[in-house]
Parts: sequence; C-alpha cells; structure tokens
Amino acid sequence: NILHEATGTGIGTKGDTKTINISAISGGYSLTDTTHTGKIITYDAKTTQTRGNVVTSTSTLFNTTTQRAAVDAHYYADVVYDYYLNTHNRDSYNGKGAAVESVVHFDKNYNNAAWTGQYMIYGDGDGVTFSELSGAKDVIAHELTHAVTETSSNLVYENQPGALNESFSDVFGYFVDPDDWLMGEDIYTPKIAGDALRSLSDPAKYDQPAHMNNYQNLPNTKAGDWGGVHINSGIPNKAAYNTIQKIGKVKAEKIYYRALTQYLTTNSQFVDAKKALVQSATDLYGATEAAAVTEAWNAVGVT
Ligand SMILES: O=C(O)[C@H](CCc1ccccc1)CC1(C(=O)N[C@@H](Cc2c[nH]c3ccccc23)C(=O)O)CCCC1
Ligand SMILES: [Ca+2]
Ligand SMILES: [Zn+2]
Repeated sequence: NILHEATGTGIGTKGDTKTINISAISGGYSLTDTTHTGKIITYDAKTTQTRGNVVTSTSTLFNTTTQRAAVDAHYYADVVYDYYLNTHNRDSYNGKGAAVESVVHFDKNYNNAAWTGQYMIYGDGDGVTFSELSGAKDVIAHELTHAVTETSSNLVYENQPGALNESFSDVFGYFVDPDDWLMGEDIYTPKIAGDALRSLSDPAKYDQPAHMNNYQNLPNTKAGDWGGVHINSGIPNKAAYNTIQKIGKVKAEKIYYRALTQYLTTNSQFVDAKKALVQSATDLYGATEAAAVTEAWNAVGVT
C-alpha cells in the first residue's frame, strides 16, 4: 500500500491539529490508514444509522467542521491499534490484522457510542449530555476493547460477566489514557468542567457500587442495563484501581491482558476474574504481585 500511503493534517473535535495516516485515491485522499496489517477506515453516516461512506478530502487537509469527529475517531483508532500491537503484541482487535472501522455522525444527536460487532459507531451527542463521542481517547479504547474481548474471552454481555466485559473496557481505557482515573471526561457534559461518565478510583462518585455489598441486582433486560453491566462494573473497576495503585500500570496491564485473553471465558463471574488475575500475576511476576491482586479484590468484597 506504499503507493497510496500519505500523511494528512486534521482538525479534531476540540479544534486541535492532528497528523493522520491517509490514502491517496483518485481525486484526492481518504481516511484509510494502511500503515498496519489491518486497515483503519473511518466513515461518515451523515446522521443515518448506516455505515455511510469513507470520509474523503480533495487535499491532505481534513479540516472542515463536519470532518472533526472523523479526524478524532481515525486518529484515536490508530493510537489504540498501536497500543495493543506495541504493548501486547496483538495485531488489531482480533490478533490477526482485522480492519478497524469507525462510523461518526451516527444517527441524530445520539448520546452514545458502541462496538456493533462489525465496527465502532459514535454519536454526536446532544451538546448537553455529550459532545461528539469520538473526541475522547478513552472512549475509543473502551469500544475497541469490546472487540478484543469479543475475539478472546467473549464475556457474555449480562450480569457479572457483562460487568467484567464493561470493566475490562474501562480499565484498558485507563491504560491507553492514564492521565486520570476518569472515563469519558473529554466528551461528557461539555458545559460542565471536571465531571465524567465514570470514575475508576471512586465509582460511587457517579453512582456505581465500589463493593459487593452494593451490587445491584437489576433485570437482564435493556432497561435493566442487562443486569446493570455499566453499574456493577464499578466493583471490578475499583479492584483494578487498587491493583494499579499497588503494583503499577506496567505490570497491571500485562496481568489484565493475559487474564482477558488466556483465562476468562464467556460466563466468568467476579470471583473467576479474581482467580484469573491472580494466576496471571503469578505466571508473569510472582507472589508479591499475586498477593496484591488478591488484596485488591478482597477490598471490594470479592473473597
Ligand atoms: O460501549 C459501551 O459500553 C456503551 C454502549 C452501550 C450500548 C450497547 C448496545 C447498544 C447500544 C449501546 C457506550 C459507552 C457507555 O458506557 N455507555 C453507557 C452510559 C451512557 C452513555 N450514553 C447514555 C445514554 C443513556 C443512558 C446511559 C448512557 C450506557 O450505554 O449505559 C462506553 C463509553 C462511553 C459510552
Ligand atoms: Ca480518562
Ligand atoms: Zn462498554
């Protein structure tokens, strides 16, 4: 793909300038990054609920207002691709160089983002609860980690396995964006500074339980957030915070990656995650790190 590879300049959702990997096409350039085994391709749904079309420009500049969400989705997808490749030697989300596709301007005023099983989708938000959701590196890492989980442990998206699925996405969101313990701070409530969607250090700050005593038994329905997967994730998120505080990010991310891809399975419960992480700590490091993981989970009531 050397023939088509080019370097572009984009403006992101915060008005910042970013260098992006693009491709030369007839008549201009497209948001197609061919610098990895897996192409990174970014589409514009133009407020429909389809994948839309690949974003193009007649020059190497992607600097129009409507292109901002795409520039961020494209740039952060490359950052997360590099994270998994360079830190965990995983080539794309499936380890086999799958193409990474993102769709921006998905639906109208859509206050959410998701991994659909085929590609990532990012809403524009309503400008009150959310701004364009591709504007946050930790959100892209969260979504792409759902694809990593789906192609490895495939934790089912309900009840405790679902809360683990959610937690691993938040925790790798932290590993990629370790400047704070917050999830989604860059795109949540654009008119209010300092808040976030979730906190790993203090889940209760955003109404999540941080201990098994406060586990919320919700119905396994859409309205019940599939048994509270975005709520009860506060408990494993707090355990991850405890672990990282004790043994540091470098060891923790290796332990979390090994547990997610080697030990966890579709129906793993919180206690199985604790065991998988303790085993991974023992495999990779030793008794000190394993004890730290044990204490981290005991402290949230998973004994
Ligand atoms: O990936 C995920 O877990 C979330 C996508 C969940 C989803 C699943 C299936 C179909 C549609 C949406 C998206 C994110 C999320 O945590 N969403 C939460 C919180 C949330 C965002 N927008 C909302 C609007 C209403 C209620 C809750 C929310 C949720 O969907 O619960 C992750 C990081 C930022 C947004
Ligand atoms: Ca963050
Ligand atoms: Zn999620």
